Amino acid sequence: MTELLRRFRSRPGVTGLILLASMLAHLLGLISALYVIQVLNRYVSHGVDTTLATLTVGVLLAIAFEAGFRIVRLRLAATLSGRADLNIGIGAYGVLATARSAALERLPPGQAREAVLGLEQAEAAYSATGLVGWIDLPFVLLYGLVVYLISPVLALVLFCALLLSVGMGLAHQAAMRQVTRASVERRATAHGLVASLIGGAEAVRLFGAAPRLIAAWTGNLAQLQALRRQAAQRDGLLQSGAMALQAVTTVGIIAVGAVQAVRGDLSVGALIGANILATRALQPTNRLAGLLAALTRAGEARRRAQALAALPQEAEGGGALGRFAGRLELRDLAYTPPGAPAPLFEGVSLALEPGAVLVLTGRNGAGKSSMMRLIAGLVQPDRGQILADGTDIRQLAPSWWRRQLIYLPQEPTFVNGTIRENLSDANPDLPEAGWHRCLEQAGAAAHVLASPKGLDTPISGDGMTLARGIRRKLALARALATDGRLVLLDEPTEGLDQEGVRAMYDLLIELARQGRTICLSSHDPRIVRAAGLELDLDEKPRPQLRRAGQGGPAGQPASIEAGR
Ligand SMILES: Nc1ncnc2c1ncn2[C@@H]1O[C@H](COP(=O)(O)OP(=O)(O)OP(=O)(O)O)[C@@H](O)[C@H]1O
Repeated sequence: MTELLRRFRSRPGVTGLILLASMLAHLLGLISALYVIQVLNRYVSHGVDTTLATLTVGVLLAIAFEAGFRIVRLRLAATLSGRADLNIGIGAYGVLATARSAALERLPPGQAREAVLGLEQAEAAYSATGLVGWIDLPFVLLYGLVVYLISPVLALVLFCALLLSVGMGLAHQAAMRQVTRASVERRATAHGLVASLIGGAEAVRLFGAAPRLIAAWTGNLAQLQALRRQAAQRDGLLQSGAMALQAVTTVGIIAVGAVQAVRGDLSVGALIGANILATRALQPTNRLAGLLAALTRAGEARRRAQALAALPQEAEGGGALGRFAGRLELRDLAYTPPGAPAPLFEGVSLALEPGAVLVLTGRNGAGKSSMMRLIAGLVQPDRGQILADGTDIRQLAPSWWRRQLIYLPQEPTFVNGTIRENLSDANPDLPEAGWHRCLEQAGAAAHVLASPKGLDTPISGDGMTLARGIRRKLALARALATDGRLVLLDEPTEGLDQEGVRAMYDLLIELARQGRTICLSSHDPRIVRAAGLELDLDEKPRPQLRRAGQGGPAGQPASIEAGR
């Protein structure tokens, strides 16, 4: 309701014109009832043809103008709905794009999708017909007033019918609120189940998850259908009730009016006219239930969209350093993954001067990838600071900070689109020759050249359909496009063939030679030996920075400022 009023208030001029057009349409709507009264009272009793012709032409003109005003107000109302709904839809999608990725991961499957797509319900509630439906409601009083002028007793009958009609609408809304909420919940579950079937297609087939998922789908669908049946039954009940009320009102008006007519207090024409007016007066109130139901659905959709908007967002502003030299410092860093009973690591402190090479080691699950994600600002530490050239990265704009990184995640994914689109997302300013250089350095050029469409080759399934080695090489090319001073490579040689591993060693040597700060996670003994510094995340109570073995492909001198 608040949103409804907000829309009307958002453009007072347009709202005023809609009200004016509605008033004129309803005033003209009275004319057909007055026509019946005049024809029955004057023409039927006196039989003057010119009177009938004049009245008929007059009423036809009134009907034409009424239709015209109704069309005009619908067009005006459409301007109140369109732009606002577009903004809400864009806003919800934008929230998904800027929410912290860790917060998105915690959402139950299907919830985010339902929150964004469910906003269509809001569009339906605030459509042009919905808006004019609300505007029509007060004009019920106009019809009531005219019936009152014809006969106060008939107006009382109409008043009772209107009260019943509004009561039925409110009762329907109260009954439907729970059904609507439960239906949205079921739809979100359905979205999640579809995503599991598509995202984990191979696991479903290989490990026989299909029966479990189908059983879950069947249960969910059965509940959804039961809710739809419940909603349809209630709608049917309401419609039958509205029709019955309309019929009973007619009977009431005619019966009471007939008594008055026999007593000589009311003409037959006035009786029929009052009945027509009563029928028209009930139309807006009979639509009230539909309007309220649409508002309930829209309210539920907006509630979900607002919950989405309440997700923690990546910082919008934030600064940028004039030039990032590549100095990285971790101060007393602690991190606990969502749902984990204890921190992965605590009290990690170290400083890497530009050009240092650090390797993170530790068993599976020790937190190496998590450390990379912390440095990239994708997840937030429980405690401590990450400083880039002495500035806390929380004070830096995330987009700027990520442009300083050459980051290869352990399981890189792509956005569905072409290779070119994915590469240019990382650095839109890089010319085509730059792309080819990055592809060459990452060892992915041969793959792109072998594809008939080259850089325009589409990537689907988030890139997970690409061979793992190819996917990692393409992801490395994308990472290199930033030309960042801090290199974060999560298991750089994993999934690569021998030639790829050699190329990776060469690239590491080259990146180190260029004086970039390098932070790797690796189980590859050659890389561990070659790195200047090592942080073993298995070390308790707190991992300490120490010198790693010298020599090999990526060995570089580095300062040690560990264990603070
Ligand atoms: N987003 C997340 N939600 C819940 N748990 C997470 C999340 N990210 C990481 N974890 C948990 O944190 C722990 C460390 O994971 P991480 O991937 O950082 O380890 P790792 O040292 O890189 O392992 P590996 O050597 O296997 O690559 C794991 O138990 C993992 O399940």
